[in-house]
Amino acid sequence: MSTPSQAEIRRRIAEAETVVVKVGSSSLTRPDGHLDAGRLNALVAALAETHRLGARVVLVSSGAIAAGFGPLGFDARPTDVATQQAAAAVGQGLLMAQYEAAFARFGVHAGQILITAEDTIRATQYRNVQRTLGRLLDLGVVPIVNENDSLASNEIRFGDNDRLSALVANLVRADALVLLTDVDGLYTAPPSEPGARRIGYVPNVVDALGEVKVGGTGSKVGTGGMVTKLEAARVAAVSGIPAVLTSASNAGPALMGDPVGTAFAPVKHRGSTRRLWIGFAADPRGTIIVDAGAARAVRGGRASLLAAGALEVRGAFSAGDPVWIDADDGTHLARGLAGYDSEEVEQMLGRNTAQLKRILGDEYTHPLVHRDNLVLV
Ligand SMILES: Nc1ncnc2c1ncn2[C@@H]1O[C@H](COP(=O)(O)OP(=O)(O)O)[C@@H](O)[C@H]1O
Ligand SMILES: N[C@@H](CCC(=O)OP(=O)(O)O)C(=O)O
Repeated sequence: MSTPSQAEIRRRIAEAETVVVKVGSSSLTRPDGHLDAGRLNALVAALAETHRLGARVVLVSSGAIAAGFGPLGFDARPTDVATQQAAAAVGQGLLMAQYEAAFARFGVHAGQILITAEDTIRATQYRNVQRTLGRLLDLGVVPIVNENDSLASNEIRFGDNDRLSALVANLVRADALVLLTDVDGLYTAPPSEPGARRIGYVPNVVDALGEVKVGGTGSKVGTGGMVTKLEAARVAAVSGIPAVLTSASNAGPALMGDPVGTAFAPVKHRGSTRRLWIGFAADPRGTIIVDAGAARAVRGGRASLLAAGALEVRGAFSAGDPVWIDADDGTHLARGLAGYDSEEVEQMLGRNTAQLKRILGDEYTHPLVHRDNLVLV
């Protein structure tokens, strides 16, 4: 794929028929844990204008925890998971109430979608989210997506909405991703460092990852900092989706294709959305180590992983969880969704289909990882 110019990328963003916009906690709330109505309303005005011009708009909004701790009487973002989950339960309602009121001024409905990684990794749930988002967009609604913080279990959660937004962009087959934060773009180093310069255009985010010095969050309410935003830009880029990263106050110009913030070019054409989800949505819970024959078959890209080629299982996982498929020298070959629980895989290792049928029964004759649920790394 030849490298497009920055002007071309900005034009694609301006002309996007479907756009996913992600906004961070620090752009919606004050440090004291209350919503900043002025900034929220300004963001909604920019989104409503894009909607008026005919685009399908999905908003991925953080801020549930940040908007919930102030009203609950805490003076800082709680650090323990249970209190964060409680704060999110309060804050998410407050956040949606503000969004609904703000969008109503433009005659637009907002619809809440709360996602957990656990739900959406399974094929049926994934399609369910995809269908609901599609229908909302068909109805002219602006879906407002967040992680279901109050219910998400700590081991398997997105944790930051940057990565979630890139996956949602993929899910709705967006034409552009806009990441809004509290800094006006990607800098060569954390902006507090002397000499840090804003980068206007990143033609290849994979190359840029090695050249930029990134730090964690600069605010008391944000989570991932620039690391997770670059990861989101990378996921978008490998999904064929151009992205722009800028401050929330630049939302309008960014959506219009003005040269604000940092634009990222896609590095690939669009691929299968569900496979990408398997590849990025959740961290693997365990590993299946395979022999050389199975490694060759998996690398070939069209084979399922059969028990006969599996040597060892590590970690504890359930059927449907993401797992690594590793060669016996430890190199990662693929990620996939396990067809069986780890204890079951243990019993199945090295056995061919006839043996599995005879020893364990018919229900153990399926692949450990089906090829539709497997993505090479
Ligand atoms: N190279 C960099 N360029 C720009 N910002 C950076 C960089 N490294 C670290 N940062 C920090 O990342 C912060 C944005 O991340 P975060 O606070 O998680 O925002 P949000 O709440 O919007 O997700 C910025 O305020 C900035 O301090
Ligand atoms: N889902 C969490 C936000 C997690 C998150 O990514 O926050 P941020 O770094 O501000 O985008 C919430 O709504 O509080």
